[in-house]
Amino acid sequence: MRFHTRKWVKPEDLNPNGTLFGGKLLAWIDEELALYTIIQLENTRIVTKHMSEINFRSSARQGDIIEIGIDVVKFGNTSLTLKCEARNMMTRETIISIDHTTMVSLGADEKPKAHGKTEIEFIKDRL
Ligand SMILES: CCCCCCCCCCCCCCCC(=O)SCCNC(=O)CCNC(=O)[C@H](O)C(C)(C)COP(=O)(O)OP(=O)(O)OC[C@H]1O[C@@H](n2cnc3c(N)ncnc32)[C@H](O)[C@@H]1OP(=O)(O)O
Repeated sequence: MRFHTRKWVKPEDLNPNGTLFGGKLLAWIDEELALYTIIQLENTRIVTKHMSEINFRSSARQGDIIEIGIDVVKFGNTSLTLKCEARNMMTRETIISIDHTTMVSLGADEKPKAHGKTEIEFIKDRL
């Protein structure tokens, strides 16, 4: 799994227990998955369709640095299914894992649109 993004846990990201608010982490992950999909499918009209079980395995505290990793599970016709994990960068302890998130590529009519992609592409190979 390639870990693309780092986030720093700040006071505004905490819940009343003083640990990272789960909704904040999910928002970071959703944005990362959407950006990854936008780049892979070369389409800015992307929505999150479905997330599988979300497993909060450990928590994070103020000052921790979180890394978010993404892997492709499957290229569909209009969709891209991704696996992701967030972990503590220093300890490598997994904080959350989501086995399947399905992102859907839309056309101008807001309906699913075939993306024509079948494998991961690297930007350097497109240039
Ligand atoms: C270069 C940089 C530029 C940057 C510049 C812009 C930057 C910007 C960044 C931020 C980016 C924000 C983006 C955030 C992401 C949201 O916050 S999105 C908001 C939350 N999500 C939504 O509102 C989606 C609401 N749902 C819908 O509109 C409709 O359900 C949809 C998505 C259009 C799909 O409609 P549908 O009738 O279910 O369509 P259908 O053809 O049956 O299925 C479409 C695909 O989904 C799959 N699917 C359907 N149901 C399921 C299911 N339950 N489970 C799994 N897969 C399913 C189907 O298998 C199909 O896949 P393929 O076989 O074609 O591959």
